[in-house]
Amino acid sequence: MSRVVLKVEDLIHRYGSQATLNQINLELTEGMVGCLLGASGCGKTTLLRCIAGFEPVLGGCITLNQRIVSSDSRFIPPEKRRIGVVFQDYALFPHLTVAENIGFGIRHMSKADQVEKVDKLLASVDLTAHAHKYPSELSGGQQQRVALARALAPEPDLLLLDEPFSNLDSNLRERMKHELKTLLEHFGVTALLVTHNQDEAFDIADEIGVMSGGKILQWGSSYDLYHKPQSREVASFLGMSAFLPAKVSHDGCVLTELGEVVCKEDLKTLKGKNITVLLRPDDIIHDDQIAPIATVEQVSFRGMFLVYHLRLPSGQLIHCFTSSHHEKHEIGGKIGIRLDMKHAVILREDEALVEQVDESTMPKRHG
Ligand SMILES: Nc1ncnc2c1ncn2[C@@H]1O[C@H](COP(=O)(O)OP(=O)(O)OP(=O)(O)O)[C@@H](O)[C@H]1O
Repeated sequence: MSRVVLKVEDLIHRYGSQATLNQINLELTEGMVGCLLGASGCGKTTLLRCIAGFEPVLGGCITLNQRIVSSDSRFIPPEKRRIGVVFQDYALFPHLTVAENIGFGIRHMSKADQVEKVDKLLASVDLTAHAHKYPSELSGGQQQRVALARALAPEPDLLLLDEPFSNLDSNLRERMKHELKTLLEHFGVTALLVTHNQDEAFDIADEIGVMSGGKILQWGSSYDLYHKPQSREVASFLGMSAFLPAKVSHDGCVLTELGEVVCKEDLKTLKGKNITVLLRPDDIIHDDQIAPIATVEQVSFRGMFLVYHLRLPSGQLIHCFTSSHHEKHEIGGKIGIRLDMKHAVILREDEALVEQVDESTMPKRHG
């Protein structure tokens, strides 16, 4: 079993009377890249700062490599936690060269060891040719790589990265996402990063914690968060979603305003109950052979595909992907759609996730 590097248990933090973090629990195993994902103000940076030791906590426990660094009776200062931090603005020392910035945290080592280590790191982040430049002479992406190399130089047990791409333009951001992932893998470092951008989290992290209002709503892989969200809040935060009211019929089928679809055995326990079907745009298939039922409210061109924003007769808004080569339907017109329940998610009346519908189920009848 993988070794646990970071364990956060029941962590509580307040700014004055405001509860910033409420009973936070998370765990990172060796080499894992975790991500805190959430809207602005949900507490991501505060949690990172508590782990780093920059923020006093009100309750709970933080353990790093089996050593308690923060609890009711213990507080290990940041410089003794063996944590590297890459700050949002990189916080490079402007008066030091690239090489001096990278070597800053290893000044206790012998001169020869320092030089060897800095040279290795410069090569790893592809900055050897820029070793004697100052931060102001570098691009945003290069500055980020200096900050990363500087944080990694003392070989920390854990690396924290706060919004690592927020200072980069969108083209560079795309490239740096992949570069950062490769570098984190190369160093095999356990890392926790913070972002409000879903694509960044999906691209880089092994596991993600979706945060809201100072809580982690759900922790899991990107696949599970997207396809098995445990609440509406998580589902809505991660990409386009529609919540279609439905009912389980007496023979265990799902009745929706788009028709009746066959589902797994297990749903029979919910006979006669109201449920909600969570539909992603790829669960709704546009089909010109079906009687037009959904009114086109908006069409978004996304290169390879179109997104139709559709209004059902009940007033429900849903979203549907179609190839951008398909004939474009006009706003205000009606189009035919059917449900593909292979991956749709069902929520019970109390909002709990029921299960994923079995892949073998097929639509039985369309409305
Ligand atoms: N120094 C502070 N004093 C008082 N309140 C603060 C302080 N820093 C943050 N807060 C508040 O604590 C809450 C959490 O802030 P935090 O910076 O952790 O959120 P975040 O999720 O990282 O947001 P962002 O993505 O905008 O950086 C917010 O309501 C914020 O206004």
